Amino acid sequence: MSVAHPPEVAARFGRIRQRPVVLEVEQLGKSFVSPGGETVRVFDGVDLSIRRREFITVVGPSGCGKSTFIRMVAGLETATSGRILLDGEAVVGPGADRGMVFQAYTLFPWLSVKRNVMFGLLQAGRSEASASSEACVWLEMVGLKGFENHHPAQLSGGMKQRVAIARALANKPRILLMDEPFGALDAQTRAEMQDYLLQIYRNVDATILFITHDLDEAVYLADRVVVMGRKPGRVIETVDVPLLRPRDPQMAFTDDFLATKRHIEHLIHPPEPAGTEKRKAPITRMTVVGDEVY
Ligand SMILES: Nc1ncnc2c1ncn2[C@@H]1O[C@H](COP(=O)(O)OP(=O)(O)OP(=O)(O)O)[C@@H](O)[C@H]1O
Repeated sequence: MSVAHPPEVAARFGRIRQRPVVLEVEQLGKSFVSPGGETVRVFDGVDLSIRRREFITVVGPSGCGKSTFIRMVAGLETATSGRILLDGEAVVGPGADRGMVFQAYTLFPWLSVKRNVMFGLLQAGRSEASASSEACVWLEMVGLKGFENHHPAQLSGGMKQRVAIARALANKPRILLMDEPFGALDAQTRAEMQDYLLQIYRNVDATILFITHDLDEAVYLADRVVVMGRKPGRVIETVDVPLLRPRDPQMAFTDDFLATKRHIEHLIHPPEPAGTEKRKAPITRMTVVGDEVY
């Protein structure tokens, strides 16, 4: 977006650009073969560099390949073309160097909250005592001190996602991958979770790649917003967010916030030329003629 940043924001971006690149995506492409044997191209030629401690959000219309993209970074899908480098090493499969938080709660329901967080640490060979104390540190970080012995079924949706974040971060991943993590939460809990995440991001050495449908969320959280398009699937633009940190919910009413959101909205849904007829869903009339509401 060709908007001059305020000097403090420009200085912040200057500092970010000094940091080493953690994740490099080069000319990434993905196609699937449909059950009918037809090749379906999801996206092509995606390039992206993420620097250490950057917070990147990805938005785009449904079906543009956001989840496929993050699953490829996680090593759960292979690339059809191009490559992904993490600290210069090609990603060839899943690894503990990438933490994942999905929309669907992925906690082990039979384990306590603390045991869920300890799981990866024990897998990595940590002793019971060290994994236990580490898990307590992470649970305190996400505001769940006192809930160590609860089970996931005893927690609200927001609390479950905080356990998932603690579990992912406890393994000290190089990058945290979040696919619509707050998508299933009500609006108020979602807003609280955004602030929790920003607080955690501030205090932890974390680099974050976060997918969302929600443009307010995308702008509020990110340093840069990657806007994807479909047909063909690609990155349309990477938009710098001209807001300082720490973020505050009141920033959502500022001109910079609203202009950034409007710009992204226009990239995803370009305004139609004047005179274009609006497409309407076909509706079958089920009321009595004359019984009008407007
Ligand atoms: N395993 C698969 N086999 C075939 N097609 C797939 C597969 N996974 C995804 N696709 C197709 O790839 C396209 C992109 O899907 P994806 O879920 O990545 O999009 P998205 O942008 O995350 O969508 P949404 O915002 O609705 O979650 C879709 O057309 C989908 O049908």
